[in-house]
Amino acid sequence: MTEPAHVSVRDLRKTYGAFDAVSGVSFEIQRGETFALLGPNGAGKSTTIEILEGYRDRTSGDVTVLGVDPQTAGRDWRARIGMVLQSSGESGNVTVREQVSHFARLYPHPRDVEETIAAVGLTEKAGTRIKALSGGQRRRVDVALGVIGRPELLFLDEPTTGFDPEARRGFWELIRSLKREGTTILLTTHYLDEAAQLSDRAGVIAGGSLIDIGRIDEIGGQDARTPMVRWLDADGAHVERTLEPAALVARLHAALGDGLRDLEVVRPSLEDVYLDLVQAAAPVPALEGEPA
Ligand SMILES: Nc1ncnc2c1ncn2[C@@H]1O[C@H](COP(=O)(O)OP(=O)(O)OP(=O)(O)O)[C@@H](O)[C@H]1O
Repeated sequence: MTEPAHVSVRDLRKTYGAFDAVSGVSFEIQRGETFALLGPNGAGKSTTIEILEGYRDRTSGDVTVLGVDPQTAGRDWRARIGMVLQSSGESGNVTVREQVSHFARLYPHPRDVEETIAAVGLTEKAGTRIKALSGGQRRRVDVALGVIGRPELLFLDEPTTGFDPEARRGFWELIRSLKREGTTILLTTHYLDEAAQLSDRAGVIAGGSLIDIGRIDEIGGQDARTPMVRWLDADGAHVERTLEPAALVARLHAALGDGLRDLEVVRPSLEDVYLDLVQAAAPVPALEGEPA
């Protein structure tokens, strides 16, 4: 028998008055998988995550998280889940260590407090009051609080907003170690490199609808991922998409010799593919005065 999905979302809808914030989204996340929910501002990502976390009621559709409907789930269920909400920005008079220790006591099998503080790079600030931390440091406290309970399933809503590049790399390491332990992770992020680094699969949501879903290296389909060869010659600039860029480069060398300039082979990144998808779903109108 196949194991039931850790997260199952079927035809999820959420309306605010006449406005469809989420309009018929379906996806599953298997145990141990890291799934990224990607999409532009206002696409419906946080609404979806908050419904899965049990913080928001849905208008219709079926949702189970760790086999339970979040709308009716109790404390035991909550203890199996970790969350880094989009806008918590922990503040307060207590120190980092006090706050992390306090949260640790709420869970049956918490992680080690000092190790967790170290994993988010806050050892030197462990004795500092949270209100005296910078924005990015407070965000790291959010991450520590999200993982301290050793969750089976971790929701990360734009977890690295405000992180400096070094902290982001540290966070990636932390997530990789959680993955190795078998944690299931649902991540939203506007950093496409982060999604590509950490996720097994992704769903792209725009205007409340899922416009693509698949393995991170398959999102957008093969055409969108076909490498581009760009070069300059006496006739000007050229670009050609090909699945065999090395063969094209060899032909160009043979045909043009020294006349071949500024040759580059570009493999579309997840960000390139994502931007094409989102643009195709809702084209951005040209600014006034711009050519159409
Ligand atoms: N309480 C609410 N009442 C009315 N509309 C809401 C409410 N909460 C969210 N919305 C609308 O629902 C849509 C989806 O919002 P949501 O926060 O889920 O987007 P998001 O994809 O998380 O965006 P971002 O990347 O900016 O965080 C937005 O248009 C938002 O304005």
